Amino acid sequence: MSADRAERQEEQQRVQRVMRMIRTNIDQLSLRTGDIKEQVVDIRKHFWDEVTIDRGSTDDIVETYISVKQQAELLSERERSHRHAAQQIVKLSRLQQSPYFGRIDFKEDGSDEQDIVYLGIASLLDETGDRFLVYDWRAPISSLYYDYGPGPAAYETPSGKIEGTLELKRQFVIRAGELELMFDTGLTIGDEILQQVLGKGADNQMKNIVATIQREQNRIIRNDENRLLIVSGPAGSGKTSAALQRVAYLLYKYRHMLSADQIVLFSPNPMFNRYVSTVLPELGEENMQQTTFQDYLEHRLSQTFRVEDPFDQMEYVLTAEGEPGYDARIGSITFKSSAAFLDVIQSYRTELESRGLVFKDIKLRGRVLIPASEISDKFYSITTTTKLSPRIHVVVEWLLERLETIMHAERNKPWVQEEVELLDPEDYQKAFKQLRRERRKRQGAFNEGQRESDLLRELVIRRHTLRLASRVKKLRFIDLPATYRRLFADSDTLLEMIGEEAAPSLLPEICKFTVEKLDQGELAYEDATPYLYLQELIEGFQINMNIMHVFVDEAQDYTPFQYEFLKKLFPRSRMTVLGDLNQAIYAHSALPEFEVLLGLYGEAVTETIALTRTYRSTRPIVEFTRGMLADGGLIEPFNRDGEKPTVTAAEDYADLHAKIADRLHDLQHEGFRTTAVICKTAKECAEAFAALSSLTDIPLRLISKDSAAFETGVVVIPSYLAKGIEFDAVIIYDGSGNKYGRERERKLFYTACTRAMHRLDVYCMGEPSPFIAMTDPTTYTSLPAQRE
Ligand SMILES: Nc1ncnc2c1ncn2[C@@H]1O[C@H](COP(=O)(O)OP(=O)(O)OP(=O)(O)O)[C@@H](O)[C@H]1O
Repeated sequence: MSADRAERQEEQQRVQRVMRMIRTNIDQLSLRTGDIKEQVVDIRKHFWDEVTIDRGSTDDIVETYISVKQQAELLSERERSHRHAAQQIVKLSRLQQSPYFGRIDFKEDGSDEQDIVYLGIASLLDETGDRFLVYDWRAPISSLYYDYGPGPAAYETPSGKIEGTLELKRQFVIRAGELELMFDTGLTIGDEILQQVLGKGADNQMKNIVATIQREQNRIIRNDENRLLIVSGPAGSGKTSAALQRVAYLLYKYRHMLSADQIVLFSPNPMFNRYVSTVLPELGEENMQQTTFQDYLEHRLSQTFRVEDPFDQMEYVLTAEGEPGYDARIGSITFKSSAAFLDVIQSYRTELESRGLVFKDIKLRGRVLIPASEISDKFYSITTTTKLSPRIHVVVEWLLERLETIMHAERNKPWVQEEVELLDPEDYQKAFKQLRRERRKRQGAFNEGQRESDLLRELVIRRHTLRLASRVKKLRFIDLPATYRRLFADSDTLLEMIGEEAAPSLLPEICKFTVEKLDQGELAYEDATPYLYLQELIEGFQINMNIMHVFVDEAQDYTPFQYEFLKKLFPRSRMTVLGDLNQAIYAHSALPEFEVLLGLYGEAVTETIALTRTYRSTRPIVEFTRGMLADGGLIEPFNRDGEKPTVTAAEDYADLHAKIADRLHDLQHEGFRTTAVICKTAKECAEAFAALSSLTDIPLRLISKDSAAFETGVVVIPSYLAKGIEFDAVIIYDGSGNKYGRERERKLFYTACTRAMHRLDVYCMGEPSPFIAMTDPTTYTSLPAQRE
């Protein structure tokens, strides 16, 4: 037998041994959980039988108390054991699919012995409980697997760096207990295995990548020294994957002090949330919290305004060109997302310290009780501090006292009697009971009729006072919409604040648009964060001390405002932001480069990692898509073969739809599980969906901003909602210059095309987009419009 075969046999035997051990463990644990479950049921059923019954004496009471407590403790201990055993079974069942995927042989300097380490998604001990049969991929020693090829190597442990030599690095593919593939490898974790993994069909859920994490991705995953980690990388370079494995790593490394609910991921849209939601459970961890920035804005502002969402803003930007006010709106979006506007808001806050904060009258039944002017005078007369928030709290106290006095004086007014007559029978009942209590206590005569009327009046007054006091405590006497509106009321004043150089050209129109929107009770998306930021500057920041790690995916779509906001909202948290400037598709995407984020926490505590290799798409697709970018040459495709993208012209819409319907059938025949027809906008999606549905019997699903999940099959989806997600095959519904012709549409087009893993077909109603024309013509197959 050759050495190779012998080794393979040895490994196969080891796999079988480990599998046997896993099975035995599962059997034993299942038996135990069965027993424990019976005990739990039994304890619950007979809980009171075991408890001594109190017969009245103090001793009895004490005895009863002790036995209830003992029973309860026993029950909760059994329940804990049951939970633990059940978790172990889940973990072992996961290992049963594939107990490990890698092996390293490491000799520490100065030692004669070699450590043989097998890596899997969870650790497993042998029968004695002394030796690891499998190490968790997140254990310190496991990093050797990701960081080094054979030769000198080192890894960090809590007690320092361990140096030595990596003598072997081996990869396995084990399925259902069988060793399918094994080979020794150099630094890069097996192209062969990556080929296998990436060659497979896309799913409607993201998968974990622990068996094939690349060295540069491992740097992201294990980076835990910095306050801010900025990761940039092209489409498909594994940014989201690295983020999710990083969450799993942090939960493992800091398991005694960090829990999943202390980590939050900001996602681009709700569908993406669902798409990534299975990765952590697959790795045996609970999911972190997932949200979108829009969710947060809604949560904070929806009581005051109808808040526009970024998708509606996007739809407007993409479809309303030429309409009146369009240019002003674009100006508004760009300006309000800029760092210059952040400065404006900061200086406005300073101005508000001496004048300009708008207050509201405090009213009772439409009548002014405390006029806004009086509140303003009080506010600006406070000299103990210049800061807004402490002064507001002084005003709150003052208002509460004033209210008490004013309301007391109100009690004999005729309106009180009117309201008394409208009180519920229960209120009368309450007053009557109170009266009875008072009667019992009092000696001598007292005027019951008068007293009852007083009590009812007091009740009316108390209710109004409480309601007004609650509004005061919620700071409703500050007119925030008017204070924000004031900033835009006079464009000359605003121009002075901004300075000629930084001011947008259509400032008067921007001001007019903003004022109109606010007057209609609407808040444009670009106004939402600045408005909220101003609110917090005035009232004091609402903070969340629980969150320890914030992840921002699609980081290029956030404005300086939003980063500043997140930093303030989560003061104890570290932040990981991941993005690609070439996918900055929103008009509000205002980060010219990620370096502007260096100032957020300071350079000394910030690290930047740039990924260049891309894994999602085949080499031909990457060669085509990177040609659309000025800096595309830096993108390095993973060497996976496939067909060249096609670019097909259509004569008219009937031809376009017929061609796409045919293509969908071909793709289905080839067995692709997920296909997306990507349209530029939701409007275009609706048209495409209607036309294609009538031409094919393949079920199509129309995805909108409210879709929470997408299934396998064919979806029709707007470009901006396809962000972060991938499909086996992508059809660009209309990649003509009419749709993707302007500079700002380049990124949208690039983002749409880079969703494809294996196939990309672009159809064009008219001349192809100039971004196709600028790519090397040998990178795609051009098919002319011709009817059969
Ligand atoms: N090391 C790896 N091993 C196996 N697959 C990988 C690896 N890195 C990335 N991938 C795969 O590449 C694809 C793209 O990864 P991911 O979505 O994380 O990239 P991204 O950088 O977030 O992309 P985008 O910017 O386009 O949203 C996924 O299918 C992912 O599983």
